[in-house]
Amino acid sequence: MKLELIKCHGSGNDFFIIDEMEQSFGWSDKERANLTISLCNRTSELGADGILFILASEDADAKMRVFNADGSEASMCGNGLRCVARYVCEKLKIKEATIDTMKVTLQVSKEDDIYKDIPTYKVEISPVSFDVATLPLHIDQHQLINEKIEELSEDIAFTALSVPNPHLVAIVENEELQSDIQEELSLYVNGENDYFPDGVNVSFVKPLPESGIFVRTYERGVGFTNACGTAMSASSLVTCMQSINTYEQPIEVYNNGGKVRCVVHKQNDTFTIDLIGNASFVYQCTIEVDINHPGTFTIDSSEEYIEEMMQYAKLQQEASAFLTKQLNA
Ligand SMILES: N[C@@H](CCC[C@H](N)C(=O)O)C(=O)O
Repeated sequence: MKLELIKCHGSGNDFFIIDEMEQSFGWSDKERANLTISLCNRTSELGADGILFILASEDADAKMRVFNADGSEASMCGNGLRCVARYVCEKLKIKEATIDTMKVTLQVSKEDDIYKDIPTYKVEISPVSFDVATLPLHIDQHQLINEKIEELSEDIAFTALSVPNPHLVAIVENEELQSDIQEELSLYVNGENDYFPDGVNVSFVKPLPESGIFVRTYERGVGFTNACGTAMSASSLVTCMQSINTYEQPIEVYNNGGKVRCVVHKQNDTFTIDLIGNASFVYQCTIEVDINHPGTFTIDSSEEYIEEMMQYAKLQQEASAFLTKQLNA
């Protein structure tokens, strides 16, 4: 079959969009998983962190399903949702939309450009829960908030939360960022282990001056990515809880693929986060693939979004220069 793909990214966290809004391909979950594993393979001609399947919805403007590069399905994806927001808003010629995700329907909207000529979208990250059962995390307590689990690390304190996909967040110093501890720990909690039966996204967060933070995430089902939107949102919330940042105020979140902005809202004991950042298109292409044997495919045609990429490169350069200076200060 012929399949049209759009390669897109949010902070360098890259995906393929497959539009099934008008034409349903009738794929099984196994077929979606195998297609994702094949197209996301970085040693193939394509390669990405995941696939965003956009489907029709009866209650919302569209529905997003997210598959990680290893074929597992995720309940949410913040960077991906911004890309879906752009695609749906441009397709329906609207400025705000509602998008169904696995667990909840979320609000998205077009925002002022975060950087000159960079298409920017705001997406709602919610619901937030600290109940360890929602990750799930198997420990003998209901919450883990800035606490140590000796078996994971004797020195680093973690906060576990779902937004609603699962996250383990630690505020660290340069020394820990530069060590192998995040990778070792992430491999452990995403393999056979007693704590996280479904795995977890693991973020190390370094506070920066002027309401800034740097977040590096090892993503469940992918590995280290340039950025993870839900992780940056979860991390922003954790920094507010620890009085490093302030509720209702913009937080500049630097990552290895650029930067986004988060605003954490707190109403009584309920939290929601606005994730604001780029939704960039890289290229569109048509491939020929057999859904029963997606391991091999051919690319029929492709067209790049050159101007958009050049503009994003400027944002990335500035963010990276700032980050290098701050992390070496
Ligand atoms: N990159 C995403 C999160 C994708 C899903 C995650 N790997 C999971 O399995 O929960 C983001 O931007 O939030």
